[in-house]
Amino acid sequence: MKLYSAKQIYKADQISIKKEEIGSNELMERAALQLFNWMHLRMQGAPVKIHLFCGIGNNGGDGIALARHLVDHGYNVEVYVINYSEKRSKDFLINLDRLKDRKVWPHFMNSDDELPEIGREDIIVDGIFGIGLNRSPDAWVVKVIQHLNNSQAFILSIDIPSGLFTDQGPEDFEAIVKSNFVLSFQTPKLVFFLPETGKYIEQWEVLDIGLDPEYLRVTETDYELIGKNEVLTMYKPREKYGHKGTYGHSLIIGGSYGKMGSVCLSSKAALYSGSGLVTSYVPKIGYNILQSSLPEIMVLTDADENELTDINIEIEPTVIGVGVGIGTSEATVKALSSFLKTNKLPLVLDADALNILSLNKELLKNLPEDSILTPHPKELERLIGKWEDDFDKLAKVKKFSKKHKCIVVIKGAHTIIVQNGKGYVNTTGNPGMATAGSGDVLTGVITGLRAQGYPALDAAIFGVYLHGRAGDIAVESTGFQSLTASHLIDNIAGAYLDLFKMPEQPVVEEENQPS
Ligand SMILES: NC(=O)C1=CN([C@@H]2O[C@H](COP(=O)(O)OP(=O)(O)OC[C@H]3O[C@@H](n4cnc5c(N)ncnc54)[C@H](OP(=O)(O)O)[C@@H]3O)[C@@H](O)[C@H]2O)[C@@H](O)CC1
Ligand SMILES: [K+]
Repeated sequence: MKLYSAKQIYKADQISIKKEEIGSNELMERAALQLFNWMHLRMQGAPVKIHLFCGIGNNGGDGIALARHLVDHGYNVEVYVINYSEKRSKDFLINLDRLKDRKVWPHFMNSDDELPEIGREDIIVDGIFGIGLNRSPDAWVVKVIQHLNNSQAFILSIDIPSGLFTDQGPEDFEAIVKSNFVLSFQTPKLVFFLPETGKYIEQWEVLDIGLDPEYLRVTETDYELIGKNEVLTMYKPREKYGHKGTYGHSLIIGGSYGKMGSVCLSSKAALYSGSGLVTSYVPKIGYNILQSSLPEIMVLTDADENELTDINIEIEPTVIGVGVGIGTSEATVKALSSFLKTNKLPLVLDADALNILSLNKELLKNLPEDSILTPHPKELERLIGKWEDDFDKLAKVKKFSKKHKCIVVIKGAHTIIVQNGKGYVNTTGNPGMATAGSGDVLTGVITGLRAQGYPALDAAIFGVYLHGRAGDIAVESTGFQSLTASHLIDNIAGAYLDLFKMPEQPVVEEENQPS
């Protein structure tokens, strides 16, 4: 699913109005009706108090129009206009008049007005600012926002939580509504998925207000949201006459004394994700460990007992996953450096391989094109330097990816895969996956996919999706706290099977069945 910028949404709005020959207030009416239907379906006329806080632009206009529909259906509403500017939008004013026709008189709130009482069982509709926010709100508006956040009432935000910018990081974190639910028009916004701002959104849903499909289809976006539909188009079915050679040979290079588990996890994950063959290259200490725990995997050893000192491979794998558990000793840095200088095979780099690259940036020029780097936040910071906020981080990663012609997997609650100027935002996964070895499994999955012939970008996107989905399936039986990296591997199979599961059909009541 494409994630459109505010500028693109405004453009879609203009094109739709022109093409359909409708007034902008008709689009607002569509938006308001969708909001109303969503609420009405769930509330079924319940007499709960609904407080609608509306700004003076079109986000406020949506709120005012929604209030009219709620009033027409007998809901218990109270409307407040947060009077933060004299510049009221045309469609806001049209809807204000329509509301007044119903004899509903909003409270116009200015800077020194008392804040209304809100019960914790009440519902708040947040229509103060939408995608038109372009500067930090005034102090008194921040106070109103804080009042809503402190009320403990359920907050439903229209389009975007008020106070969040659509395409830049926040300036004032106190000035953002903490939404329980966001009903976002046409597209979710990128900020819903970034670590600094995503926490202001508990749940979201998109309401389709029928913006011009042609414009939406042809418009390229800087970010895409990755769900099942997106990865299904990447999936490579197995061929009837395929053999293990058809599905590639993954080589996992890693490990040091006390860290052999990481290689076991990566190697096993490569195998479970479908790699035809898997070989692990480890210090001698790892030989018995791998051979006895993973009978399907072949093992090659370094000359040294405890750490990698000379990466000398005499096989021809399809892809190499390197870095898990290797440490950063002088001998290993040397071994990795000389390996990178001669290697031409596709690479997936993780953990200390990334730290070694950060300390020896000149090695970056040796990476084959489309190498996949999978840093966690600290490793990323070592690679690209500190960032000011999430948008600055994304800009820096894009620059890095472009410069070094590589793919960067920014691991996090919503992992983002960046290639060149574009980001792919993953939707699977859960907090239970913040556990030891989770990253080693991801390295293995991506390596295994690459081995099977998935193009680098697809391997990274699909791998991150499968890894997260395996976690989502696992957590149903483990709970967050007890989820381990091994559970992730055990559920890679489930994640694959889930790709082809049909959504459950609604149960047909017996009396509705034809006799
Ligand atoms: N195509 C769609 O998807 C549709 C979208 N619709 C809805 O429209 C919403 C966008 O509406 P909008 O453009 O009127 O902007 P909105 O967010 O209401 O802000 C109002 C104005 O406030 C101002 N302002 C900004 N920051 C400020 C600040 N800190 N303190 C004080 N003032 C500030 C700024 O004006 P300025 O003062 O800069 O001239 C801004 O224009 C969108 O989120 C959705 O709900 C639907 O109706 C149907 C179709
Ligand atoms: K809002």
